[in-house]
Amino acid sequence: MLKHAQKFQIIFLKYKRLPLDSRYNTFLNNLIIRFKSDEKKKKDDIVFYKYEDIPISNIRNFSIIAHVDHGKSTLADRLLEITGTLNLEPDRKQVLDRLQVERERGITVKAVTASLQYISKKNKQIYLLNLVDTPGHVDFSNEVIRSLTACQSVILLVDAKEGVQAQTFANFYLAFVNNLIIIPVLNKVDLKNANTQMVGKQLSNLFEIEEKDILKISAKLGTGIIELLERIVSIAPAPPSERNAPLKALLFDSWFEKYRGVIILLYIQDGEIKKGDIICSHHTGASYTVNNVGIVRPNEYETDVLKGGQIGYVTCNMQSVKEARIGDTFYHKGHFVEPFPGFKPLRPMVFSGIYPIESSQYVALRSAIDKLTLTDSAVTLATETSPALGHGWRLGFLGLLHLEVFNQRLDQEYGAQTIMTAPSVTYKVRIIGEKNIKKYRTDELEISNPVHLPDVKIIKEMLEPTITGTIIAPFSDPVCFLAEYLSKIVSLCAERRGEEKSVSFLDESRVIIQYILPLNEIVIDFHDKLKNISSGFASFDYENNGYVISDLVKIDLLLNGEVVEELCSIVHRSKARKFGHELCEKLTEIIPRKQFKIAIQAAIGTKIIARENIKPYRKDVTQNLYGGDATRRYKLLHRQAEGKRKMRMIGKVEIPRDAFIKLLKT
Ligand SMILES: Nc1nc2c(ncn2[C@@H]2O[C@H](COP(=O)(O)OP(=O)(O)OP(=O)(O)O)[C@@H](O)[C@H]2O)c(=O)[nH]1
Repeated sequence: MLKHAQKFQIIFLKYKRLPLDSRYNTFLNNLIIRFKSDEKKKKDDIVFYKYEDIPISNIRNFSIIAHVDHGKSTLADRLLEITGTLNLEPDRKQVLDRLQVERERGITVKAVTASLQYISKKNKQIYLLNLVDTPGHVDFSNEVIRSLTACQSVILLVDAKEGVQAQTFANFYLAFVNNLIIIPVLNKVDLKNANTQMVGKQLSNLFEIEEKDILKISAKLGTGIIELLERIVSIAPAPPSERNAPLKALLFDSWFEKYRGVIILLYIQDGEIKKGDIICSHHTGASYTVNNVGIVRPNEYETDVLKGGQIGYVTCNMQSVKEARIGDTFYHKGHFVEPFPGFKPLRPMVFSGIYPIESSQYVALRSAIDKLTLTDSAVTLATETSPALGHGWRLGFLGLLHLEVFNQRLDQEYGAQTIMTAPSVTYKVRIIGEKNIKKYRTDELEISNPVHLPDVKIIKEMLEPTITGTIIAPFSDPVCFLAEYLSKIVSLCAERRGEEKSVSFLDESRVIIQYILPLNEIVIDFHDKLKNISSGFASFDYENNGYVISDLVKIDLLLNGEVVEELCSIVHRSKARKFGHELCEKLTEIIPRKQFKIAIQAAIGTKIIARENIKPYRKDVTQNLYGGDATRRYKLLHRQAEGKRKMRMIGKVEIPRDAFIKLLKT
């Protein structure tokens, strides 16, 4: 008995860092592990109850949604820690943010799920809480959408100091239209300047949430977490599942592991799935044999079966993550079920060419890109060749951050150094003429590389993607704000061809501005400029607003009359001249001088809209003449001019590789 008592004391001391109530819960859980469970134990990963024994009525599938940095990952870690799911190593922060870039940048790119067991303090029943950690950045809102489909409730997490931000807004409406139960929570209440009253008011004004329903927690210190768990258990609904019905499962995430292949994450709506089952994809019709099933906590834990209401992983003979379509419905072979509605395939929004810095690195870069695209199914890939940069690829991304993260992962995880061309978006081009429509097999082309734009003569009209941008800007001095700050934001949006939708006050220190903007105007530096204007305080979020007809033109860049394909762009006609001049000017600084004159021209079709010259080197051919006849002098100069003219005709201007890199970086 004494031995046991000592053991408990040690366990209890281990959780000393946690507040008393959570220490109690973790302690209680550990007691159950030791005396009730007949499950096998893993080294640092302990199971209390058999997952499949927990009834549907005691399952809660929920997600945490919030603006970037409001503390989702910290809260998720705390939930894991307090429920005793995973004993965190002291120096390992944020278990759920797995990628190195995520840890460095403090953002979540890939959502990770974890199943927790919690014994309610009120009714002493065991609950299975399936937590889906979601990313906060706009680029990854697809991950939010897909994870919400598997949930019945969400924790709307808001920083008690920063208050409601653009992403909070977007996320709230996502949860709202999906009919999910919303549990409002203010985080970071431990901060000195946390203003729980004001932020509480914001929530009630904006989302009609009653202030008394708002929980106040500190994810960092672990305070209020037990109350939050109790709230989830008491108000979040159990999944509407039928375990006796045929299998109906939703695929909402997938990843690739070197030795195990593709691992898919399923929400089992009805029925059950186990090793040896043959399952079929609704989307492709392909069938697969299940090798393993299990729970993610967040490390994988193999179980015998996944039952209705649960979320878990499945490995099968799937070859590539491209086969694992997010939103696909799976069923048992021969037992067809109606698929889950309303899922759209991921669509890349931003494209960029990627090339190796040295052409000798091509093979290594190809293998790195292949491996990375295996783990990131949202990236689209096509090969591309450029006369200046050699062989490379054109990649499609969900947004600019996605592009940056991909590039950073190439560098960090595979040591691959790359050149990236300026990002562009996908335009739609409507063409005329039956012959042309037959040739292209469609009357509406999708163009993501300006080089592929068809002849202007056959273009009926062009369309560009637009977004609805929401900016939330805080201010302390209303007079200064209205005079300077607001006008700067408005003129930034106007300069980017924005169309004002609304400007209104959220409260006495915050304004919400909504604009419809063309996507290509925000892909390059809109976010940075906005942060500059607002000293980093304004937040920005966007959602797609569809394609609109636009007066777009293709600008060709010519060097001594020859088009440089890498530098062609599609821009709005109103900006074409300025764009052309700036590009030509930039090139004069970058292209080295030659023996002959170099003409840099920007053109729309055959019309030149901007021109710069690079002067040639001058050699004094008359230096050896001492006086004498003037005609000799003229003859020499004439011969030199003739030689240069010929050189210009036959001499090709090449943009050196490093000059290209310089240009792309400016
Ligand atoms: N003081 C205090 N800081 C907190 C609290 N919760 C989180 N933080 C800090 O806030 C920062 C952001 O926390 P994260 O958990 O990474 O935020 P996130 O919402 O997951 O961010 P994304 O992954 O980018 O969406 C980190 O520096 C945390 O340490 C809290 O309760 N109190």
